[in-house]
Amino acid sequence: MIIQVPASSANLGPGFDSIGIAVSLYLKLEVLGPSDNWQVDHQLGKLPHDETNMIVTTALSVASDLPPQHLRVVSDIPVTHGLGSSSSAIVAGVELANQLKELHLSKEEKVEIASQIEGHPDNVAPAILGGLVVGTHINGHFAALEAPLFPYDFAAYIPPYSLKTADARAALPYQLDYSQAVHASAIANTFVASLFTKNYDVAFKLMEADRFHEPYRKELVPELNQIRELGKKHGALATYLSGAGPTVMTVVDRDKYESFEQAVHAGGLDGKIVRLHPDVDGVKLI
Ligand SMILES: Nc1ncnc2c1ncn2[C@@H]1O[C@H](COP(=O)(O)OP(=O)(O)O)[C@@H](O)[C@H]1O
Ligand SMILES: N[C@@H](CCOP(=O)(O)O)C(=O)O
Repeated sequence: MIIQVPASSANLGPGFDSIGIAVSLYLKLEVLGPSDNWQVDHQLGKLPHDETNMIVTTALSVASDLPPQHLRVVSDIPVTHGLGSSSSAIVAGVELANQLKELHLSKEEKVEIASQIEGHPDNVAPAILGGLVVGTHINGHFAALEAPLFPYDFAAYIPPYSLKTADARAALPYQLDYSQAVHASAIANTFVASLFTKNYDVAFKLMEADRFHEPYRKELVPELNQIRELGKKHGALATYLSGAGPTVMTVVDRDKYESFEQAVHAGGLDGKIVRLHPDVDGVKLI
């Protein structure tokens, strides 16, 4: 059995902790069979190979009596780069328990469980449902709604350095001034309305108008402004910080992708740039 989970790009500008899209990088979790102890084979650097691996801890939090398994993980989602690697591990763990214990969890139940673990649904919900998702928690439970998918590609600029989500969250303020909060919320509300009504001229302006997190994180990722400026000169639609960064996402018309990528390369940035498209399936067995 192989479980496949897509990467996810959260926030899309003003949708802090509530909007995310599944994109075409994948974690594949193969179940090789029962084992004396939990064993996780992977080539993902320092991540644990035993029962402390996040995939296993998640699966055991869903079904504590799950017998140990020998697992193999292959993933092209870069870890601590703002493309939802931790959410891909959590979603893989939920699905592992679901399959091995035959829990028959609905998609909504998976979103609830994974969001409770992650704390916000903006990565786990699209990783489960596929596509573009808007969600939050209310009275301790999570709701996630699927928005229409826009017909564009992404140029993901992936810097050579990593940035832990916890560190990028530590850069955020504890409080926002009331009038600033009202304006930030109005931007986010109108952004969501523009996505659901497919008013992309408005959506792409608002995607670059976040007031909740990018202003506080831009010093951590100087490439955000550089690439945003390049995008304006080379016909890109909008640029935002993917999740907590440091990946910078640019939405591009499919026929303008090549020229935008060339412009980023010519800009002398030392990260890599990867063409991504939305994933519509979410977690699935392959
Ligand atoms: N494939 C994986 N298997 C197990 N744990 C993972 C995997 N990918 C990521 N993680 C966990 O998620 C952490 C990174 O999470 P985070 O800082 O939120 O970065 P990201 O933006 O990539 O989600 C890692 O340190 C590790 O604990
Ligand atoms: N809303 C979160 C999203 C974190 O996403 P990740 O891909 O960086 O883990 C945040 O912005 O902190």
